[in-house]
Amino acid sequence: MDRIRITGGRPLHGTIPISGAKNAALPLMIASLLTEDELTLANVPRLSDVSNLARILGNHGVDVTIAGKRNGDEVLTGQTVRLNARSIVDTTAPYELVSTMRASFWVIAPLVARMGRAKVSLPGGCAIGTRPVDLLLMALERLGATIDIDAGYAVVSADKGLKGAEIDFGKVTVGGTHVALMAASLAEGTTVIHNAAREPEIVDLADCLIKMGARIKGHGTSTIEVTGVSRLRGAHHAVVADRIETGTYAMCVAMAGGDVLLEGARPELLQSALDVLVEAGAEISSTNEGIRVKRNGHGISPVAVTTDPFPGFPTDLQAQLMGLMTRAKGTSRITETIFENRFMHVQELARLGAHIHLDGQTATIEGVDTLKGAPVMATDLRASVSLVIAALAAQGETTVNRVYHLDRGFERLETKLSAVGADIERLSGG
Ligand SMILES: CC(=O)N[C@H]1[C@@H](OP(=O)(O)OP(=O)(O)OC[C@H]2O[C@@H](n3ccc(=O)[nH]c3=O)[C@H](O)[C@@H]2O)O[C@H](CO)[C@@H](O)[C@@H]1O
Ligand SMILES: C=C(OP(=O)(O)O)C(=O)O
Repeated sequence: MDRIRITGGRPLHGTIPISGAKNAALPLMIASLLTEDELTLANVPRLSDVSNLARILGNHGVDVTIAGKRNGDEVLTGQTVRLNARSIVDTTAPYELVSTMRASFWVIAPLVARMGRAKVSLPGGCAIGTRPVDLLLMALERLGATIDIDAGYAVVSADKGLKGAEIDFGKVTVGGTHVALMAASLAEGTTVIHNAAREPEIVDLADCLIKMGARIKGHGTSTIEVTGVSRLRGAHHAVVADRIETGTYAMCVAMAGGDVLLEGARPELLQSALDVLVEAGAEISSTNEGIRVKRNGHGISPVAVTTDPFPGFPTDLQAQLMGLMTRAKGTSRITETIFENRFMHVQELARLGAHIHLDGQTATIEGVDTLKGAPVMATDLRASVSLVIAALAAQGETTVNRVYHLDRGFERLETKLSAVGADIERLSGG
């Protein structure tokens, strides 16, 4: 199992290229199941989640070709993925495959919309919470599918096809909105999705579906209207910039100090997080090439933040902000409202000397002057990178174990950070 070694104390200077968003690339790849034609996706990040999903789609009969742009031996920029679901050979997504990644459950929507049936293993709970799929199944039921839970599988059928309907999500759900959008695109008649998620990755999926011939209005707002069509065609689409990767590297600079251009980043996708970073003492400016982040001289100021669906502060940046606040000059408060168990990083940050007190869904962080490097363990994707952020400012050496969590969502993290001056390397095996 690979590990990452970091020796803290170096400021960061230079340029970090921002990759395509994992959380957009995954539903976009799944959307290939909706058409017999080829879907070409550019700017797809090189991540283990992407290769796992390619394997899952391959099992359904999708022909997937991945081609990267090379820069020396390192693939630093996104890859182009061609997906062709000419014929779907299997409408079952087995437990062994679905359990490797949660988003793979979303294949249920295009499978039932195009083939009239799907049998998809229920995803397991994971480190950050129970993560039920009741709202995703409710959306399919509203569109006329019948659902049976049998031996751990959701068995869905719609022999006469899906029919447009009103879908009202009692709670904002990103996965539920992706599922509703894909299914409604091939349903007969009009669907209105109420309380839809407004995340940029939803907008990216809707934009791609529109290129494929879908009729969608209102994406990016909380009411989306979809008028179904009988067939979708192939398209070419570039994956939107990763706002979570952007926010993560902005926090790395805020922690280590320095001056870095986040190339290709789009500020409007993470305004709430950028506002918090300015409050914390970072200087942020938008340029034609991306976002420039600086912190020179003065210390980190404490903040009080609550996670919320977009456009609020993203839960996927909560752990990273906590990593940064471990060194603030004062007391910060971070409240997590999306997932009930997304604080696994607290005990690992404590190994580096952080002072964090948990009370229900709120963490109180007393900033300390000094963090000290230590061996720590990655527990989930964003928790892992919060340890990297803390390690950048810790005295001495930190080794982050179980790096496979990081590899799910950060493309070449150690290459990108060492290119701007961090003392960081991947240790293979061990
Ligand atoms: C691959 C991907 O894009 N993952 C993102 C997606 O996850 P995901 O789509 O799984 O997250 P949701 O937006 O669906 O979850 C939001 C909340 O709704 C609850 N819920 C959800 C579905 C359901 O049927 N019933 C239910 O109760 C969840 O437990 C959670 O408390 O959005 C999350 C919230 O922004 C992000 O943290 C994840 O990174
Ligand atoms: C929680 C995340 O991903 P997933 O929904 O795939 O677990 C994430 O990207 O932070």
